[in-house]
Amino acid sequence: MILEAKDAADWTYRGEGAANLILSYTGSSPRFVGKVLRIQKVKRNGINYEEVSSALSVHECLLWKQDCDLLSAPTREIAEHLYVQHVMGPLLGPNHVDAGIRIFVSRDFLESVRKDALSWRPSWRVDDADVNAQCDHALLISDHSVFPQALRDEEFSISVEIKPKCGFLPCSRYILEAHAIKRTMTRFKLHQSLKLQQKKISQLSQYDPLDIFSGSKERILKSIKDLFSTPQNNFRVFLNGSLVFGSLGGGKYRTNVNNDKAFEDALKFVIEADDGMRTTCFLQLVSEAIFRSGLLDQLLEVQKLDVFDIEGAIHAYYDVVSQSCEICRELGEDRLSGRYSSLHSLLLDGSLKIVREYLIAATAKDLSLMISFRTRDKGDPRSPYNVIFHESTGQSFDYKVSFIDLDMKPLKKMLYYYELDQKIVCCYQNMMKTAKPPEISASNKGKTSYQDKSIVVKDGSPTRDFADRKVVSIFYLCALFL
Ligand SMILES: O=P(O)(O)O[C@@H]1[C@@H](OP(=O)(O)O)[C@H](OP(=O)(O)O)[C@H](O)[C@H](OP(=O)(O)O)[C@H]1OP(=O)(O)O
Ligand SMILES: Nc1ncnc2c1ncn2[C@@H]1O[C@H](COP(=O)(O)OP(=O)(O)OP(=O)(O)O)[C@@H](O)[C@H]1O
Ligand SMILES: [Zn+2]
Repeated sequence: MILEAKDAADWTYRGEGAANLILSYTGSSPRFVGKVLRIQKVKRNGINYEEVSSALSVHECLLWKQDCDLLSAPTREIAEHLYVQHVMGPLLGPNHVDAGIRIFVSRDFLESVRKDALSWRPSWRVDDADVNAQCDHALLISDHSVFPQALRDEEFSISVEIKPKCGFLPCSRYILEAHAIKRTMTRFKLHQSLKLQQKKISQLSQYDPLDIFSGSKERILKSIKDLFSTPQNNFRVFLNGSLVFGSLGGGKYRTNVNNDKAFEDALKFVIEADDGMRTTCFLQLVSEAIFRSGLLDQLLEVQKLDVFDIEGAIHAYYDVVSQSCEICRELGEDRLSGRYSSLHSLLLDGSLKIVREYLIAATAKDLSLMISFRTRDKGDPRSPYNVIFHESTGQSFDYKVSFIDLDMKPLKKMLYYYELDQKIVCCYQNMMKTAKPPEISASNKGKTSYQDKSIVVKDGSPTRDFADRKVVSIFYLCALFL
């Protein structure tokens, strides 16, 4: 079985990330109904960390040797496919992970879908990468935004896609004092400054990953509301597989698809509430499902395999690839007696474990969840899914949760991770240096808060809340001027 040019008309653009383009099936072949096709892209600037069609590197083989199946894979793509099944599946729960199946695609098929997708793709994604027409296969995966078997003829399913990013603050002793901000502010929030400076986003996100991972009902609901206000590439909603909120392909700006009235109208098909109340009810439903499923607790455990932070793991990386440590050299540290000597004196297996777990955690920090809901009627048969009762509307819903985008991160990317980390902290700190704190009026001196009660001051120094706000206002100003 191979998909040919004549099949291309049945596949339409669904979305994309940095590395893959997703097509959904619009034809009638039972083999493909309810499926999406994930096809590889290739960077235009030539920086593709995975050398297409080559096998794992010697050092990657060392890294993944305990997952024997991966080593037997003749190509990198097959190893990556096995990684999803055999490494990420057991960690996140096989019921929530679908590695898909590999199918062959002809070059003409890829050329044809490439052309058709062009008008749908965000232009910055087009500039960044193109469909890899050299690749002879693609992944056929269940479309997680819909349910495989309909309960009724006219069935509506609504699904939400959330990219939660890293949900904990690192506490590795290898984090330099100069980077202490990493211990108090999430990577996501810090990264927002750099993204704004690089014009990758038009405003700062209100979302804080610590809320969604908190395990508290109230904070989870807050995080969903924040994602709804500033969705970026972290929040999308699909009605029967079609986007009704957020942007396809990770757009930079809130697009007109995010018309709140249009969204409220789209929800009519699933949420039985008065006009103006449906969005609120839907956001409650999503946060309730996240709270109940407990899946974010499991995800957090996997993310926390990153114990040493990139500032520690990078030293283990140099030992894995048997190169002298550039970082120790730059920092003027002696490899065997300096600050990082405990890492550099590990046996190879110890270094491999650190890097291996760092990369698994990197996958877990970048994946997305898709939560799909459909309404249940009283007469519907017993559900094979979890059922949730929504109190405000009195409706019952089937819901299912899947993880998507569980790609293996290439070993070579460790250097990039280190550089990006430095850049993020540096950008944030530069912004803070140029920001002027608001003046405290004489009458307020010595008191415990500024006039704005929400900005708390302890021991005369502004707390994190204040720092956040300062950066938010500076960036809003910058964004306005740019
Ligand atoms: O480094 P990050 O946190 O910016 O994550 C990258 C993502 O950026 P974002 O979530 O927008 O911040 C980035 O997403 P976008 O392209 O920004 O949508 C990719 O997911 C990238 O992974 P890969 O290169 O495709 O394997 C991601 O790279 P990894 O760090 O997961 O390797
Ligand atoms: N199995 C699926 N079912 C439904 N929609 C999907 C599925 N897989 C991907 N998508 C949609 O396609 C988009 C891009 O897919 P994916 O995240 O796999 O791309 P990627 O290039 O690997 O992403 P990243 O930028 O994180 O590397 C997703 O954001 C999602 O909207
Ligand atoms: Zn070192």
